[in-house]
Amino acid sequence: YWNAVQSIQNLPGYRTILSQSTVFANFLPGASGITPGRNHIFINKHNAFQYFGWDIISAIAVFPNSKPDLLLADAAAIKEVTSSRPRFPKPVERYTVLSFFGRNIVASEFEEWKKYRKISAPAFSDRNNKLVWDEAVRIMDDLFHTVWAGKETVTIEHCIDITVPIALFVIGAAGFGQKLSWQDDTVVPPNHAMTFKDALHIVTADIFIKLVTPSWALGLTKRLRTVRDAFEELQQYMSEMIKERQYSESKERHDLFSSLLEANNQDLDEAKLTESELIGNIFIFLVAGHETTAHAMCYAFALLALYQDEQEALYQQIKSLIPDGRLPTYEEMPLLTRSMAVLNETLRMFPPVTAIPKYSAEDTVLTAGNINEDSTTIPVPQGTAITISTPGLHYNPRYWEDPHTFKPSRFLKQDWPRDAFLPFSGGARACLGRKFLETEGVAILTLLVSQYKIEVKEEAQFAAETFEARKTRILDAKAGLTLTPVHVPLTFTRRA
Ligand code: HEM
Repeated sequence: YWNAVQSIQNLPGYRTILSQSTVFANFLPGASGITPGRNHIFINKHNAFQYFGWDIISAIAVFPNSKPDLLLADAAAIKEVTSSRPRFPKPVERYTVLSFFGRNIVASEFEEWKKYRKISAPAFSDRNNKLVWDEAVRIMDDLFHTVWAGKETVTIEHCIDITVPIALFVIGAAGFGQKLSWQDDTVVPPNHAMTFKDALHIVTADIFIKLVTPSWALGLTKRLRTVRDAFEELQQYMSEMIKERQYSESKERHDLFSSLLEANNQDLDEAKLTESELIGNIFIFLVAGHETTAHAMCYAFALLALYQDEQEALYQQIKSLIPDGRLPTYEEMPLLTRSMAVLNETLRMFPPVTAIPKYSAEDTVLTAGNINEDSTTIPVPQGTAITISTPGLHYNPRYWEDPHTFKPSRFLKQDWPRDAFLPFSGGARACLGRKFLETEGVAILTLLVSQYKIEVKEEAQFAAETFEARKTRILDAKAGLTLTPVHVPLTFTRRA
């Protein structure tokens, strides 16, 4: 322990008995000297950095080992880490559980990762983005005209009850090339026990169960068997899609799956992906992109419900650009600057991925600053764990004025601090789905706000609550696979 403390020259930070890297610690609330506590990175945001005096702080524990972990909220240090991939690689051993469908881009590093990135990147093309837009618009319009048809007001008990299916339908169409709809489709194809939609839904909703349950235990209860069956079904569907697409080359498809297969077929060098790798990668797009998107959109709706003036400003821009109420086109997306600003401000305040792990592959140094504009150079021994704290960076007052306030207009300025905004990570390993999400998010927000006014559901027991109390209640977040909204009851009222 003392060696660990000395190895980083006693850089201030958490000194605890239990490391946050243990599963157990993630169930405990923070207790000084015991453990930083579950979700501490989001709960503390920049406060811990302020308290310990630097925008890089350390966490050293006694159990299970004393390896130092450096937490980063310094934009320059983070840029150095994300742009020097060989010096600061990803600790992929933490992601092996995500490889059950096959090796993939998220759970790999070095040459293997390069191979997957090369084949995957072209799938996230402009043509795919256009498909994302068209499908997101279709799904929202369909929601208004079928599920919400004839209703002036719709109340949803928890906002993710609509953002989860919306995100699922978009990835179903633009990711897998399978159009899904709000209607129940009950036709199960031959050789299958459930529809593609149900398999996709169960797999995304219950992935956590699959990750923590050993395979022998998956037969023990009905619920576990359903989860096991859904994973098997999805794998079989994906396998069939590969075969089907091999024989339908003439069709112009721009979903991610088709493009991945096409890139793989065209890649002339020997490093083609096997079927298992293809399925592993397309599945990881689903894991990386589904919950992150559903939760981000839920926070966006919640923030607009709380900040009515911001919602009105957004509505006015949409109305001025698309006055006749027709559906906006993909080509109009760059004009919808307020929708984009609301999305960015949501991702700044509620980054779905709160911790991005790296480690130091060599003995090196990092420089940390602080609010007084002092700086200190920290030794970083080989093997040191590094955690980029997106909330630490996004709430750092060195980069963001009034960081706790929802102010989308900060993203309307030309010179907003790009290096201090990292919801999608950065450098060579940055999120491949960023444009996918931006396109989908702008389409969803624009459609919804153009036709409905979003408000917090009025409830008698909260009639006397202050704005601050309401904000705390509605924006409450817990740790999950990604940052998770706890309970967001909303009302949607049709605009005249
Ligand atoms: C709000 C939405 C999203 C957020 C906040 C987000 C965030 C991130 C972050 C932080 C990483 C880096 C993870 C790490 O280094 O451990 C990442 C990687 C990735 N994301 Fe996203 N993502 C989002 C949506 C999507 C979508 C919609 C897709 C695909 C459809 C996607 C596909 C990927 C892929 C393939 C990677 C791995 C890139 C690599 O390792 O080379 N993401 N994302």
